[in-house]
This record gives sequence, C-alpha cells and structure tokens, in this order.
Amino acid sequence: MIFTAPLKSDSIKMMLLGSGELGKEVVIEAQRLGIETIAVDSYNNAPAQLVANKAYTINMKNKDEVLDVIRREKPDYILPEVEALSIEALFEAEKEGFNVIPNADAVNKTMNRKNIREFAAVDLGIPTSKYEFVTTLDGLKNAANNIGFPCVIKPVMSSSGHGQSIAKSADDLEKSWEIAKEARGDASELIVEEFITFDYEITLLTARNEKETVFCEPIGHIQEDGDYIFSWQPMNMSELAKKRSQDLAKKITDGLGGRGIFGVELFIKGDEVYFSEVSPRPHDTGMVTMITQSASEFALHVRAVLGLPLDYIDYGAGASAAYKAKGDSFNPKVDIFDSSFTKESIIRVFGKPQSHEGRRMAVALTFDKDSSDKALQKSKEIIGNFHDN
Ligand SMILES: Nc1ncnc2c1ncn2[C@@H]1O[C@H](COP(=O)(O)OP(=O)(O)OP(=O)(O)O)[C@@H](O)[C@H]1O
Ligand SMILES: NCC(=O)N[C@@H]1O[C@H](COP(=O)([O-])[O-])[C@@H](O)[C@H]1O
Ligand SMILES: [Mg+2]
Repeated sequence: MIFTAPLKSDSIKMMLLGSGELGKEVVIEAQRLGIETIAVDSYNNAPAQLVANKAYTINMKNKDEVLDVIRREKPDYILPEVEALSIEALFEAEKEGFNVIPNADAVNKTMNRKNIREFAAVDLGIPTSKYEFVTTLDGLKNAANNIGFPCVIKPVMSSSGHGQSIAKSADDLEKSWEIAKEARGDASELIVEEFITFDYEITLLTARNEKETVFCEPIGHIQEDGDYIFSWQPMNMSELAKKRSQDLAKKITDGLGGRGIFGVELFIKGDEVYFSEVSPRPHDTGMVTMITQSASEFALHVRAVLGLPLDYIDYGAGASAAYKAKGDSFNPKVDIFDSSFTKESIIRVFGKPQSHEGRRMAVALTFDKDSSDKALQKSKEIIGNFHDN
C-alpha cells in the first residue's frame, strides 16, 4: 500500500472524542504525518485541544451534540479517547459511513464491564476472576458471599478507579455500595469480582490493523486506589506467561476487531494469566513507551489507524511515574527542580487548566538501557522531588 501523505493539513482529518493527556500525544503524532486534528472534550483547554488544529467543547454524553460535531467536521477517523461518551452517537456515525476506531461495537463492549467480561469469559472462554453482576445492596451481599472475601466492587461503567473498592468482609459492603454510587459512570449496576492475589499485573499493548498484530514489551504497573502511579517496561516475565499473555491479547483484540492500539490489562500469578479489562486506545501505563520505543503507543495507534506498518525499535528499559495534584486550583503549578531533567529523563506536563486533589497533571519518564528496576527508581526519585506550588 502507498500512504499518500497530506502535505497541508486539511486532507485527512482525525477527530478525538476526549482530549486528555493521551489524546494530546495522539494529536502530536498525527500532526507529524500532516493530518488535521480536531479535539473534542467536555471542558475548554483540555490537553489535546491545546495542540490540535481545532477544538470543540460539548456535552460528550449527549448523542445530538456528538453527532453534530461529527457531521459538521466529517472526519475520516473518529478516535474515542475517553469512556464517558455517547455510544449511541458512535453507532449512528458508523451507520452514516464514518470510521470509528476501532469500531463502535468494540467501544461499546469495552466501556461496560458487563459487556467485556461476558464477551471475554463466556464468548471467548478466556480466564478471568470469578464475577457476578448486581443492582441492589442485597444483591451485592449475596454475590460477595458467593464469591468470598476480599472481593472487588466496581460500577460497570467507570475508569481510573472511580467508584471502586475492596470489601474485606461483609461489614464493608454498605460502604462499597456508597462508594460505587459516587462514580462518574453508570453506577446503577456493579460487578463483584474475586480478588486475584496476583504476583504482578501488566498492560500488554497490542497494535493491530488488517495486515498485522504487534505486541509491545509487557508493561508492569502499580495501581493506587484503582489508578496507576508507576509503570515500567519491560516487565520481566516467564516465557510461558508472556506467550500466554500474547495469545490472550491476540484473541481478545481479534474478537474486538478494527484498527488501532489496545491496552490489554492482565493479572499474572505464576504462569497463570487472567484477563482483567482492555482499552481500545492507548493506555495511561503505556506513556512509558514515549521513552522506550522509537514509535510510542501513540505513534503506533496513529499508524495502525492509517493501516501503516507497525514495526519499531525497542531502545531498552524505562519507567513512568505519574504526578498527581495535591490540591484544587484554577491556576495549577508545580515546582520541578533542574535535577529532574537528565539525559535519561523526559518530563511531560499535560497542561490541564484546573487541578483537583489526585488529578494526574504530569508524568516523569526515565530510561535505563538494561534495568527497568533502575529506571523505576529514577522515576520515583524525580516525581518525589516535584513540589506543589
Ligand atoms: N479482581 C481483582 N483482583 C485484584 N485486583 C484487582 C481486581 N480488579 C481490579 N484490581 C486492581 O485495581 C486496578 C484497577 O482496576 P480496573 O482496571 O478494573 O479499573 P479501572 O478503573 O478501569 O482502571 P483504569 O481505567 O485506570 O484502567 C487493577 O489494575 C488492579 O490493580
Ligand atoms: N485511565 C484512563 C486515562 O488515563 N485516561 C486519560 O485521562 C484523561 C482524563 O483525565 P482527567 O480525569 O484528569 O480529566 C483522558 O482524557 C485520557 O487522556
Ligand atoms: Mg484498568
């Protein structure tokens, strides 16, 4: 195939539905290939809007508003970047002939834990934790009893740990019920999951188009309150666990179909691999690829979307540490010492217009040719030296 690059940026259009830190990097990579970018989100000056050709601020959960920007701009590709958006609009857009990445059905399946869990466990026969779905507090109590303690309770629609809790005993269930209600997604239905005492967890970035599927080296990560704080690549795994992880990722991404990169989240215990969930888009833990790979997960996403070859060079080991705001501000600032800028580090400040406690605002990326442990240590040191202004 020949890729005819647009030499001025108005002949291929990509629209991002969601414009956070991940979308910002996608926009930059698309623009590097001459593509026109349109960044849509529910607040002004979202990170990707700061760098895109055009920006729209709309209610992303409103079908008509989403369809309106799509019909007005007529993008060649629509890239959902957040989960909280009108899925009806994506189905309708697809019906009208627009190209949703990877496809509306995959976005629908992955944005709802019930859909993706049943697709993986029932339709594809992939190993997962034990699970039940509930809609009432009594239902939750029953399900937790069946599954056993500790168990993990999550709204079927939520991300970044919102509304999620671990119940250690029956006494915790009412609190878990309340926590789930506060979630930003649809908290009317919950999943109760067996707590997997994994040795470690990974994101297996998997890029696919019609011609090939490419796996990045596995990314290990640490989550706090259901949100990632550190990631490193490569995660040292047994050959068997790695092979099983790749086979599982191939199965789930082939099942979802379409073009793009996917973040397949897996729990590993010995050589056993459990599927947790999958993002049909770049993954936050995958920001580390901006320092470890010649083509980051964002560049691979853009290439996969365009149907271009997905090969790249692995430079070595790296790590990422997320910087989260300590307080609320309309003029957020952070002090970063000179010593954070080394030949083996990259600092990315997202440019979010507003901070609130716990909001991810920046990331430190570090490189170490041979050791992810050393890279991780360096990223922890750098982030530990960030001071709220
Ligand atoms: N069944 C489980 N057993 C053990 N740990 C779990 C389980 N489910 C979730 N966790 C822990 O909580 C983290 C977040 O869970 P999950 O990925 O389902 O939520 P999320 O809100 O979608 O997160 P994100 O959007 O950041 O990927 C997991 O990465 C894992 O560390
Ligand atoms: N785990 C999903 C994830 O990391 N998504 C990333 O966070 C942004 C929202 O940030 P905000 O909540 O600070 O607005 C999203 O737009 C996306 O870039
Ligand atoms: Mg997750």
